[in-house]
Amino acid sequence: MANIIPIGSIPTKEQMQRVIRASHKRSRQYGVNQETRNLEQKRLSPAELEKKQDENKELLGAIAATINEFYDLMSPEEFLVGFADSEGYILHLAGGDRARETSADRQFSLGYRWTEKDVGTTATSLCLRLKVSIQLKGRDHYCKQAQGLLSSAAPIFGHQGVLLGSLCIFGDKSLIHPHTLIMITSSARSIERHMRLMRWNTELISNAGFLDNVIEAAGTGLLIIDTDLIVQKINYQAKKILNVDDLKGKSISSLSGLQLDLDSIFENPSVWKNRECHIQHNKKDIHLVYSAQPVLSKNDKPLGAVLNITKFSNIRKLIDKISGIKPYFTFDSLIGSSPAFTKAVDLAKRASHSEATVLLLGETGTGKELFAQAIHNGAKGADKPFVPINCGAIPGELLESELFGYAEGAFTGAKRGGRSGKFILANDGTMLLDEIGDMPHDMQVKLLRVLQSKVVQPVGARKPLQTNARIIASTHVDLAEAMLHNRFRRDLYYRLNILQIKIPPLRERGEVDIKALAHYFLRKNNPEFQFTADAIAGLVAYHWPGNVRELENTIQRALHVCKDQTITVKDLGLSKQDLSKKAGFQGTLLDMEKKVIAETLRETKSNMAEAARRLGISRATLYRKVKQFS
Ligand SMILES: Nc1ncnc2c1ncn2[C@@H]1O[C@H](COP(=O)(O)OP(=O)(O)OP(=O)(O)O)[C@@H](O)[C@H]1O
Repeated sequence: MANIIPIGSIPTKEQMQRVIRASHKRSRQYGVNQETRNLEQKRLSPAELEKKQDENKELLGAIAATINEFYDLMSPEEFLVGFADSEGYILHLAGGDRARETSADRQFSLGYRWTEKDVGTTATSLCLRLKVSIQLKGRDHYCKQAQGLLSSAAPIFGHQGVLLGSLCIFGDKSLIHPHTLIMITSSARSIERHMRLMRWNTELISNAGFLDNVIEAAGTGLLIIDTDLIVQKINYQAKKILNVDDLKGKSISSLSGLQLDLDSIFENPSVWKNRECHIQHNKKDIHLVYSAQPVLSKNDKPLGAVLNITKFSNIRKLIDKISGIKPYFTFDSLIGSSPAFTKAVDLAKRASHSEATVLLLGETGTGKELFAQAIHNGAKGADKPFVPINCGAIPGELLESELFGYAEGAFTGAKRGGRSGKFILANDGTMLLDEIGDMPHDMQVKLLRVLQSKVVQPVGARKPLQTNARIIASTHVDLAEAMLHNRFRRDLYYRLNILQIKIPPLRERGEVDIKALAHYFLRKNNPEFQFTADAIAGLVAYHWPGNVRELENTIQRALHVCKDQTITVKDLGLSKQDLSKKAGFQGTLLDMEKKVIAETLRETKSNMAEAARRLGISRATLYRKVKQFS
């Protein structure tokens, strides 16, 4: 029957009569004594009461504030206002002393439970049961103690309509106004509104905090600007990149060099992705890559834009990481101890301590790029970019834009926003001009200008850019001869030839280096395998026109064809012609093997274990060979 009264409403007179009758009936069934009420009435211990009050702190605060407003309207002496939670426990009580005395008698005190089972029909117990506003007068109350009262109670609902409890007011029936029910119901609604606002406020604060945290955690520089280009938010990364304390409240146009067109950002956002720019700030040039993304309201009204900025050098590092150009060779990883090789390494070490231009000369595959990497890694800008470019492999017409970059619209097919050239990518680091001997003549002139002025002119750009990349040039070409035939400019040669390092070909580095490199490549490719003595002899005897690269390839190939994890001279597949070219060597391969074993034993003072290790063969094989040759 009670279900027909809508939750939260004030029942009509007829409805009230029905619900009161039903409640009296239930009170009798529960065994509530009309004279004494239920002597077993539940009550919270002081600790339990404190805990519940603490859990409902915000609600009780809102109730207390609302009750204070009552005091201005009514005589506080005469009535008592209380709040019972959804389980019926009284958690808050306020009112005059006289009313308090009366209530103490009636056990309307903090911690007591006021459900029908405890106290029979009361405004509080009925309100909690039916979730509607209730007003009872005199004999509407089930127990005699309450029959001199007028009591009113209204339910309070929380988030998603959950019942939080009941706000009730009572006093002597002759003193309390019958319209109190309306007042207490509207107070309950105002408490609900207050709670709702507090909830929204908390959500708002936590959302704002969350948004701030997201912006800070973005891992890149972020700026949020409004439609007037005023910076509304800027994260720590962005401040660091732009070298500013704060920009909030300032116009983004205060960053000279960053040109934003909001209309264009809204119309064509894809054009505003990954653009490059140079910002001049505090007399510094900050090279950036940025993207601008429009921010629109739900109904597509422009609100502003989010700018994502990254230091250009970080992009560079990422490219290195992805493209694998990370220079990993150091002086320690250069294998070889022959005098010719050691001399080149010593010179290179000296070069790494200076900023002078280096010219690396050597046949193909001798390790010129390795030397360049080792020089870079030994220099103070080792953490800066290492940018190699093969001047012989890029067509002449592309080489200029590769080296110097180009501006937007410089030519058909030019990327939007232009592109940085290698000289700018290598800023603060090292630029390796590989195969410089094969560089087209007109480019040699342009390169010479850059080396002299330290300034590059991107194709189609109005402004030149400074570059301070350290230059290492390398070539297998005989530059003296190239100059003689006017294939290489003499002035450029002198500019490059500040520190010249000649890397010796493998055949001039002697058997110590060949053996060391051979074992190094074997270990690197498959440490389980070994060479036979004749294989070592073959490697030492070979002419090596392709130098170290050829040696490495030969060993890799042999690993695929050999059997029983042992590489023989046959597996190496060395050409007979190049074998016989080896200077100073005459006789058969067997003779050569004999010679290598004898030399190794001499070097190791007949230490068989050491000699076997150096030769890359087992001790048993070495003993067998020594026996065979003696
Ligand atoms: N001293 C060394 N220690 C270890 N590996 C080496 C050494 N020298 C050369 N190599 C190996 O030889 C190969 C050729 O080296 P690199 O590319 O530096 O030669 P290059 O002289 O620049 O050749 P090119 O003139 O053809 O460009 C590389 O694969 C490298 O691993």
